[in-house]
Amino acid sequence: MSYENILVETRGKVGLITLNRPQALNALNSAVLGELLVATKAFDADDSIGAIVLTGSEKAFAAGADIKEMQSKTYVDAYLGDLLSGWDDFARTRKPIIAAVAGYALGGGCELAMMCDFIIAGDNAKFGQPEITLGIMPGMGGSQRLTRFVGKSKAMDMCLTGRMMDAQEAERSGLVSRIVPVGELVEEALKAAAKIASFSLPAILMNKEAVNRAYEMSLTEGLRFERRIFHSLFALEDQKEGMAAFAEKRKPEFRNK
Ligand SMILES: CC(C)=CC(=O)SCCNC(=O)CCNC(=O)[C@H](O)C(C)(C)COP(=O)(O)OP(=O)(O)OC[C@H]1O[C@@H](n2cnc3c(N)ncnc32)[C@H](O)[C@@H]1OP(=O)(O)O
Repeated sequence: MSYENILVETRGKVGLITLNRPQALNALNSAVLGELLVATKAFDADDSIGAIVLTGSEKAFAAGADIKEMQSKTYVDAYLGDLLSGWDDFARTRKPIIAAVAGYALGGGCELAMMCDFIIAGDNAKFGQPEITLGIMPGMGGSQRLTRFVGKSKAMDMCLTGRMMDAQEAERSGLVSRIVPVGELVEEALKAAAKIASFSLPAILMNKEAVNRAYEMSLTEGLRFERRIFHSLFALEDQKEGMAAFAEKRKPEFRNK
């Protein structure tokens, strides 16, 4: 597969995807979505990959869904084509994805970052849901995910006024896990992804699944789900290896079994 709107590389056990539509500040059109789905599915299917980093440019992670592509659509086009629903497939990627966000992450760009498992922000990052300024509203999950990340008051503020949050406010609010100097962003995200990828792949995926269930289930159901998949980890050779390595004071050698 040759890509026109993204760059796809591997760094050891980490897949690196860079949004690459600089002329439109990485605006997310259907071609970008199609390529992202091919790349993430390929990394999901590749046993040698344990985690993925998604990034953009220093100026823009992504300035939103492509306004020029959406501009002339009618209600019938949007409804029958189920506009933007393809992004749900991206959010179903099984391996952990870290969003390394520098510059603008607006509208669909902010929503794409929130579909990832966590966000590391460059110190120049700016997050926003400015759809209101275009006479629309978030459509890739912003009203739901942003509210879960930062709470109702800030989510309302951002969706209703369209104002941007800088990296410091985003970290204080729980939207991003950490801030790093923008020049070190991709290396820091790759380091975090390499750390994740050094662990047992089944344990990585089960951790991801369990944390995501916290958004969808009651506490009682979530605790039961966690306990059951926790029990299942004792069927793995990697659990035996991880605990034996601790007891023997050596590094574990996980075999993803
Ligand atoms: C998911 C859903 C439901 C909706 C959305 O996401 S709607 C989009 C939400 N995003 C926005 O409203 C942001 C739009 N962009 C801007 O406000 C500005 O571009 C900026 C503040 C991010 C940066 O301003 P700057 O002056 O530095 O750069 P521009 O000259 O404005 O942009 C450069 C180049 O990129 C094109 N561009 C930027 N954003 C988009 C976009 N979302 N869709 C399509 N194209 C975009 C911009 O038109 C310009 O290209 P041209 O010079 O060829 O016009």
